[in-house]
Amino acid sequence: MTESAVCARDLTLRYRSGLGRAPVTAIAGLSLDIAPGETLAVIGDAGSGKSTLARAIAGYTSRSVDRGVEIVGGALAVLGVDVRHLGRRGDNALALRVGYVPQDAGLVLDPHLTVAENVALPLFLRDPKFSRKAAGGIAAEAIDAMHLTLATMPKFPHELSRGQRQRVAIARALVLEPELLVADEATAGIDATVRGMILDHLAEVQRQRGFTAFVVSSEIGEVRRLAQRLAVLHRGGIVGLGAVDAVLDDPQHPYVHRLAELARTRA
Ligand SMILES: Nc1ncnc2c1ncn2[C@@H]1O[C@H](COP(=O)(O)OP(=O)(O)OP(=O)(O)O)[C@@H](O)[C@H]1O
Repeated sequence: MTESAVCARDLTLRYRSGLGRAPVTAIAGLSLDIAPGETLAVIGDAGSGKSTLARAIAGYTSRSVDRGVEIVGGALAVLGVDVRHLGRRGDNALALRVGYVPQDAGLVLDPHLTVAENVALPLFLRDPKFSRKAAGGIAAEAIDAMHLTLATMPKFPHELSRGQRQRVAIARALVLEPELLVADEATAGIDATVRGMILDHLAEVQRQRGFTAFVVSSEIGEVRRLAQRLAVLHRGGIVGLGAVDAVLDDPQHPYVHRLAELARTRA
């Protein structure tokens, strides 16, 4: 049997308590698998734990870049790496194999680097001796593929609109040809006229390279365009999982039922 690209078993994720704050359990006892090359979409209401799960799958747990989320129960393996026991070196090894586009691109873009430098940075993290000229060419191509003009390259992230920053983050996430793409509402804030083109590009690159993808989305149309399977999250647990239409055609939970109705009215 082929090993899953992502394997969560009875996974519980919690934000640590801070001063005067109680710990928050964001994901409780969740199990799922994503097969190599498969795209799984995740949909769910606000606060259901989508971003937390995305963050953990991208390796951003409290032992790595600290967003405060901790694995407190169960197991999570990503590309065969046990995320619970990631050490500093392991973090880097996984980071080079996983492209992560968070809901807020500011989390991955360095404000002190230009757009071109941000997009090229992973190339130098993997190989500090990487040719500057080749990196410039690769960054220019990646930026062009996101339908951004080359005049964007010398700008800094704060000089761009939110949607433009998201597109830079997508370009950056794809530049190392990742084995897994974790995209958390990656197209949020992107102009509707460009959004479709970005989705087409993502679907095309996925077809060509065959990477695995975990895509958080609030748009059922986007889900259908990108994913084979759908997981519906509600209050930190899965309330629907399977082929997109199978989940929506046979809702097993009131939240999935509401989602299916919404999808019908928008169809
Ligand atoms: N940094 C944090 N510290 C403490 N609690 C947090 C933190 N981030 C999220 N949470 C809590 O964890 C739960 C899940 O949040 P999460 O952001 O994963 O939900 P989501 O489904 O992505 O929501 P949205 O659709 O609004 O982005 C919520 O109860 C939220 O308040």
